[in-house]
Amino acid sequence: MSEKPGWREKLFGGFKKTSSKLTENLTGLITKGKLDAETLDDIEEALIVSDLGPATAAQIRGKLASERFEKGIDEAGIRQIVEDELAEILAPVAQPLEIDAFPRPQVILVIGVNGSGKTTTIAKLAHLFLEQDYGVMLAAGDTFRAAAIGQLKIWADRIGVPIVSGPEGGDAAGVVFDAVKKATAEGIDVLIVDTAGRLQNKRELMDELAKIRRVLGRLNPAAPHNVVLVLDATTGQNALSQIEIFKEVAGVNGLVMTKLDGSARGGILVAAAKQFGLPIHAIGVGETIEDLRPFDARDLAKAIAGTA
Ligand SMILES: Nc1nc2c(ncn2[C@@H]2O[C@H](COP(=O)(O)OP(=O)(O)OP(=O)(O)O)[C@@H](O)[C@H]2O)c(=O)[nH]1
Repeated sequence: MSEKPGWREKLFGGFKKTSSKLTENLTGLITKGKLDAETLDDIEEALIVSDLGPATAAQIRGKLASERFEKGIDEAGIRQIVEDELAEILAPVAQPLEIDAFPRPQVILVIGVNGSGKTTTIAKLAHLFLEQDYGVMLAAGDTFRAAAIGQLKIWADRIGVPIVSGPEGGDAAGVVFDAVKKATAEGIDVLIVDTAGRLQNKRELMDELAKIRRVLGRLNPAAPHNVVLVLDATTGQNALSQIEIFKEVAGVNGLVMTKLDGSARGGILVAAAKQFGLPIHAIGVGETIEDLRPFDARDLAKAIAGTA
């Protein structure tokens, strides 16, 4: 992913609400001149209500206690420790979505509930791969809603990539089968497959995904090479339960978190990293095709801790 001018400003601007929420929650806690147990309790609570999750909050509390207990500390000192701990938690999961050159096509299944930003993220990923000179094709595997097929076609047109689709209510696995065959024949490098995100009917969804996997496996035993779950950061804690469910039903092995621009809930990214340890490939910070950004652990830690 290339570094574009203004990108850092965009990231830090996007996380402003998250970091000011943390500021709001921390402000006024350091009143005693030194760090005692009560203040540590208050800080831990402030971190939890900032969506960082209880495990991260406990880790940061532990660090503060071991380094600063009964010693003087100010808010800047706390923030620095928060930044360092967040960077440590986020570093192992910051893994860009990289694909192998062979065998062609590499298949990426994209999963996520309606409205999570799945379609936009598929377009953004396609754009990213195009920029790296890969041949890209899309498959409209969410056959459940005509709108989903239509939306993906519009994006495919806009960015100039081929798309394979079928009729509304058609067989998703059939669309995927056709797409893989076409992509193979045309020497396409990356096939990005949209899928239905119907969590309301878990059984049906599981069956459909299992069928897609069977079809893919028949054509290419290593496919799908990636199963990426798209999560809307603004849903907060709900994003965590979605990871749990989709890990089980879809074998998700990587995440993209969208709508981090202007959301006060960026902390959820840390909670997800800590709880699941799944690679976080990229983050969405806006509605345009350029607004998918690499996940840089230190930058994000700074953006959340408000230390930039
Ligand atoms: N601000 C912001 N908006 C985003 C981002 N990603 C997607 N969106 C917007 O979120 C809305 C839903 O995005 P879609 O990509 O259509 O989401 P979807 O999950 O495919 O949803 P359905 O089409 O309902 O299945 C759209 O208005 C997008 O422009 C992001 O990173 N930031």
